[in-house]
Amino acid sequence: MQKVFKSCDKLDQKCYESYITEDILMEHAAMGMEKYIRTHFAPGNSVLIVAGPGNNGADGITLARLLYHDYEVKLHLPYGIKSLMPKLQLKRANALGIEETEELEDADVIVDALFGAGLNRLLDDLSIQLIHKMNSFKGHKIACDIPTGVAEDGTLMPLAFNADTTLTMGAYKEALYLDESKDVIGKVERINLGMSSQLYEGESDTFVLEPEDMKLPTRDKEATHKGTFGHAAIFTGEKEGAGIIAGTAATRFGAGLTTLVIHEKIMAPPYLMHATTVPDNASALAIGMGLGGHFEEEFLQKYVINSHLPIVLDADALSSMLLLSIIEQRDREIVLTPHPKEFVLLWMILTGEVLKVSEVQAKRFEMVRMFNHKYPHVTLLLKGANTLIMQEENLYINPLGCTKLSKGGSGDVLSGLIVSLLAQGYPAIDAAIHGSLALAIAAQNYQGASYAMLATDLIDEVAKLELC
Ligand SMILES: NC(=O)C1=CN([C@@H]2O[C@H](COP(=O)(O)OP(=O)(O)OC[C@H]3O[C@@H](n4cnc5c(N)ncnc54)[C@H](O)[C@@H]3O)[C@@H](O)[C@H]2O)[C@H](O)CC1
Repeated sequence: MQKVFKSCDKLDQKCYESYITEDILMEHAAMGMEKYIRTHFAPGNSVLIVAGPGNNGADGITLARLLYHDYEVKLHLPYGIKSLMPKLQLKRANALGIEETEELEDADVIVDALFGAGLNRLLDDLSIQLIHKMNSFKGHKIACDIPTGVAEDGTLMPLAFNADTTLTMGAYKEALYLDESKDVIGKVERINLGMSSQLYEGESDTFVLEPEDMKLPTRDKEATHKGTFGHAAIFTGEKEGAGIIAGTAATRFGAGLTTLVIHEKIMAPPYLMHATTVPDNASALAIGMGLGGHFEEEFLQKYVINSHLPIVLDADALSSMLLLSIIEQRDREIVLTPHPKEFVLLWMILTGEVLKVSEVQAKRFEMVRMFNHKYPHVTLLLKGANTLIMQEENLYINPLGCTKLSKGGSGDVLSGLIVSLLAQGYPAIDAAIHGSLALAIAAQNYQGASYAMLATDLIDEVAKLELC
């Protein structure tokens, strides 16, 4: 996993105090982009660099100098240049013979160095025209630091540069991981600014997860039996399919036993047990998926609220005042897995504040942190294109989800994976992180069409993860 920061200003300042000047940082920023281009594009290819008036533009001008002669470099400066660093970089570039180009033509590589971290107001007409044009080009699109149109505070403007790759300077930034930015960021790579990234970064309590972080349930001992791997009890309600999907996922992910707790007769697959109450040896619970109003309050009070077993609350449980009372229990492993609409409901129950889904989406990090401030002991997993997971003071971003997961049943699989890990004795935060990673990576591995994946396909992919 990698550290993530709200802004790099303080990190840059710390460098200056160590005599690592803006000029040094900028040279490395440009060298990082140069290396990326030289690795992916042979000399002779054309590179269009659109450079703005500030330091983001200066990065672009520096890149022009580094590529000039070997590549067909076209440098466009639509706003002229305003501050010290771009002036200095332009002098250096001009001295080598680089001239500005007035026309904006397609190229093999298009570099957006218009505005980076300094974007502080809506794009004007000139920028809008430029970005429309750059987006229409066929060349490979690189955003320098952060695509123009994505502000450092995470605001996505109505139009943004549509990057294939974002080469972000020094450290990963939160703005790159808002759901709304996911379609314009492309692949993200970090560029080191003249020192180890660990020295540049310092401390952070926010992290972006990588595929290598995924830990699968371990079965490294031979002298075991089904009881060694826990017993997941999944409350199954009006839509029994949701419980069956979650139960199948829980079993596939290693739970020694899985029981569907249900008050009606159902046709469950043979590997799932069913019962009308929670089995005595259950080691974790999951409730909410397809639940409806299936159980009496008294029953829920006895078997869910008073049980104190580790628990996943999903879907309908997140709009139940009774079930949400669980989050006050500080001695319990609790995972909440809302999607944004469910978050709106749970937030209303917990605080009385009525939010729109669009508001939650626009400030996902802030909302998760606000929830965490009230309930630090609860693991909150806010689903989305980039899933956010937080417990105590640490926030983890899982950016590995993909559109194949946008289908009914995916959330039930996730609840099943998490309750399975809880049942096997993993702490809530680990169960949420590794369940979420397993879900996302399994979806990526699915080989069918992007629109075709069923919950059962996803579970089949989970079953193969260890072999990948
Ligand atoms: N600071 C460092 O040591 C390093 C910075 N790097 C790069 O620098 C940019 C951030 O540079 P900064 O000068 O602060 O901001 P910008 O270049 O993004 O833009 C500032 C410039 O733009 C004007 N402006 C802002 N919004 C708009 C708008 N909507 N329309 C028109 N004009 C706008 C603003 O007034 C200023 O004039 C960072 O992203 C890195 O790329 C180096 O990489 C490393 C060292």
